[in-house]
Amino acid sequence: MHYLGNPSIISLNNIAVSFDGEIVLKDFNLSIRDGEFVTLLGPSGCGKTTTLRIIGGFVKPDTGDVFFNGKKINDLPPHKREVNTIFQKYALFPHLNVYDNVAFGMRVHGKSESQIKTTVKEMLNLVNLNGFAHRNVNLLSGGQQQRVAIARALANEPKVLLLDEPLGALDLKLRKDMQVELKKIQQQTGITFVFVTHDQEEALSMSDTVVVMDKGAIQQIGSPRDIYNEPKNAFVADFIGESNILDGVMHKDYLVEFAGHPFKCVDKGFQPDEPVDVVIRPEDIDVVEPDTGHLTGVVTSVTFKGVHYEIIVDVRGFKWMIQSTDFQEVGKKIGMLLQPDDIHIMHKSEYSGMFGDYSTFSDEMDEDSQPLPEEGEVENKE
Ligand SMILES: Nc1ncnc2c1ncn2[C@@H]1O[C@H](COP(=O)(O)OP(=O)(O)OP(=O)(O)O)[C@@H](O)[C@H]1O
Repeated sequence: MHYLGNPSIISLNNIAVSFDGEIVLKDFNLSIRDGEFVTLLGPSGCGKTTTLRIIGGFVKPDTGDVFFNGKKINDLPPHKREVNTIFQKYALFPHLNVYDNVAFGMRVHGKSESQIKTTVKEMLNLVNLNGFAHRNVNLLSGGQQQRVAIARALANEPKVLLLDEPLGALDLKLRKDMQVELKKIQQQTGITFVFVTHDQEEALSMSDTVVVMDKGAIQQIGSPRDIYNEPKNAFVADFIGESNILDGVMHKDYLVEFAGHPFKCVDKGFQPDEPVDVVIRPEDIDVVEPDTGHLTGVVTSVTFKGVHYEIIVDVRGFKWMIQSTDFQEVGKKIGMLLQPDDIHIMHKSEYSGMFGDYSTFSDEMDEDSQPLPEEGEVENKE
């Protein structure tokens, strides 16, 4: 966490942008530290590229300010910003070889040929393309072309690198390799990376900080771990990883009711009997013998996913998803056990109830529902 004590290099303060009367960004506040790897993550059209273009100086916000190292740069043209962009399409110069592509920016800036030679060598080394200097870029693979684009951008010594879905055109295996390499390059150079993707796995595996966006607004900013473990609302919970999202009622601190049962949880600070969204990750549910856990249901489907099975369990009409390394037969009755710290409680938001049929169990409690216990009575089984 090298960047944590560093000052902010970019701040976007109260940014709003509309195109043709349509709001694209609103109430947008983001502070990025020098040396941080920040990822803007969200569905198509949520405003990620527009945010990059504001930082790069290609879009002028309707309201709000952009700061670079504490200085307001609203009116600074793109070429005067110490920022470089890498796009999904590498945009290399097809008539130039690898060396001349990487050297291009330095030549424009009037660097000496000996200086250029040293830097090109250094950059090709950094992106693992030693020995490729004199190759024609058209003869390189997609992954190699993207490495050249990265080397070319870094050769200009930007303070900040903006990466707009740079791995989007690569196949899955190459994409995974490049994720590791890009992260390594960022750590070696210490350059601030602002990375755009709609792939949540990519965001979680590469970033120091993830900014989850939807409909032009930031839904949550946090470390990958925080975003995954403590999603702020149902949108984030649904967008990041798989989730079971249920309606619940937070009766008091550390006591929530959902699926017709009271559960101990680790959350507090809600209003008494506040309606909440309850999020439970599929991998956090323990499978136990029927009628020995908190809930019992029937397995309706099992899908092999490589490292685990994805198991759908019907509990009185609600389809739970469980991820487990143990196979279960379709039609079998199984029990489910939930630990207090695997139950994540969040305030209701505009996203509540939008993802699937997560109807309240409390409304349809049946004979095996437990009554709400007295103080100290709730015990999530260990
Ligand atoms: N120059 C423009 N003129 C008009 N509308 C625009 C312009 N640029 C972006 N938009 C609109 O703004 C919205 C946000 O676009 P943006 O490219 O920032 O989203 P995104 O999150 O990067 O999406 P994607 O992942 O598909 O690239 C979209 O509805 C897009 O059509």
